[in-house]
Amino acid sequence: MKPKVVIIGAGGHAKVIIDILKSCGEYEIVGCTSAFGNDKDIDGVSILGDDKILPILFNKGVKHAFIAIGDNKVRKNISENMKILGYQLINVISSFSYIASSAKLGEGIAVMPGAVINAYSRIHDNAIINTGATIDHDNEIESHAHIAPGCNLAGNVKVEEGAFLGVGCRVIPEKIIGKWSIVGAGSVVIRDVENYTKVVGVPARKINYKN
Ligand SMILES: CC(=O)SCCNC(=O)CCNC(=O)[C@H](O)C(C)(C)COP(=O)(O)OP(=O)(O)OC[C@H]1O[C@@H](n2cnc3c(N)ncnc32)[C@H](O)[C@@H]1OP(=O)(O)O
Repeated sequence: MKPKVVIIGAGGHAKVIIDILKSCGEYEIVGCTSAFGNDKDIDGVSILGDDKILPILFNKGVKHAFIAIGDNKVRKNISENMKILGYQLINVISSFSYIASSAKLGEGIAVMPGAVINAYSRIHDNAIINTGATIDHDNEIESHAHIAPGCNLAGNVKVEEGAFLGVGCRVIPEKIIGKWSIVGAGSVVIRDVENYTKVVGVPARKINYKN
């Protein structure tokens, strides 16, 4: 019998996660939760209600979960609650990604189709390596970070907790992207990014930060 998994979230990110889980076939998906009362199934997967249902599901034998929510702070908060409830957060890894044998992964991580994680990189809990993103050798991607589709990180880059790298951005070697910072879509990072800052452009420069 396959282990049962519940998906937290029912938006676009959840659609991709469900697609990957269905194609790998390792888990039985019992349904999704949604805070927004959506009632439409996702590709045949039912919306079960909001997160109040999670303790009930756990008592019924659903011990695994995946948090399919793109917002880094929300994902972090939910992951803390899930641990209190006793859930084990699974990794969802597309069979069309490449992960080096020397790379290390935490838990609750999404690795989407076309993503590459090269030698000796470390991906911490709850991070998202989105579609076609490349994480080169010796990177460290800390917990709750999101590397959006098509980003390219050169060697020895460190992305600190909760940072968000927008679609198609690039980072030159050995730079540090500070915690809970935001790098705008298409930006090229050539200097370290400070914690809690927002940078955009080529080369990336600091703008306002309202979050
Ligand atoms: C599968 C998925 O969909 S995963 C999700 C992927 N999502 C993304 O990649 C979204 C990335 N988001 C962005 O790039 C956004 O533009 C943000 C977060 C940087 C916007 O931040 P905000 O603070 O709202 O910036 P705002 O829109 O007010 O723009 C401020 C200035 O920065 C500029 N700017 C905003 N984004 C960018 C960017 N990516 N590159 C260059 N300049 C930019 C604006 O033109 C504006 O300049 P101006 O003051 O000269 O007019």
